[in-house]
Amino acid sequence: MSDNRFESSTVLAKQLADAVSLCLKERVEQKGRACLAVSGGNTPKAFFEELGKRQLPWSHILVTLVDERWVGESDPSSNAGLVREHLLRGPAKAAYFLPLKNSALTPAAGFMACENSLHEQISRLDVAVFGMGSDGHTASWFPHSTALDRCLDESGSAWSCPVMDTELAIPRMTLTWAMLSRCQKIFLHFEGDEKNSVFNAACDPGQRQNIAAMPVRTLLFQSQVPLSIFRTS
Ligand SMILES: O=C1O[C@H](COP(=O)(O)O)[C@@H](O)[C@H](O)[C@H]1O
Repeated sequence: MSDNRFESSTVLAKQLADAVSLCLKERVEQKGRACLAVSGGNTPKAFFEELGKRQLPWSHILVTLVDERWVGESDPSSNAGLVREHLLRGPAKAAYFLPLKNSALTPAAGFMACENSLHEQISRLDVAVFGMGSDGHTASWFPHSTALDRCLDESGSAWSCPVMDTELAIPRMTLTWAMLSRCQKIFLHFEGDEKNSVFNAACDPGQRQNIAAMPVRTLLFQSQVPLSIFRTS
């Protein structure tokens, strides 16, 4: 795991955009196309704006989401809406975007359609950028969620999982570790003192088995996929 710390959000966003651009460019050169999965929330906006400006072979790049709230794209909490507004502009407008939400009423009802579109359009992800919540969640893998076993079952065949815990204000769809563990490269991106403390707690080797308390440990204590942390200092 490489740990990269930057003095400001602006520098962090630029450096992460450089690192992700390099991976995407290499993958397009090697295999003719690349697949990128990105997270939502507040943190990635500046990174999206940086990445979207880069001159990459966008028409050969598929962009999808690590997770999504089950709301329409015009809802302010929609990750698809966020990506369209902040990433898929300028040169990046030429990318192909695959949202996770479909027209079904709930994530459970939309699961098969979501699963089919992922399997039809992606053979393997190349790059995934994760965020982290201050409760130690990443993607929509929440502490003690009833969906956690399915989300983290590495040998499962499902690439997506509905997350409908009653505590959640809005039900969600998330990619699973079965899909994300086959990625070429993963980044974990977060900012601020509070999240630095959460990260330190998550890294405690004595707690490495306690994934249910902080699901972000799935990324930190694995060896299948190279992981780079990008954060403020
Ligand atoms: O719920 C979510 O939160 C995390 C972190 O979001 P932030 O606003 O604290 O940056 C994000 O990674 C995830 O995709 C999103 O659905």
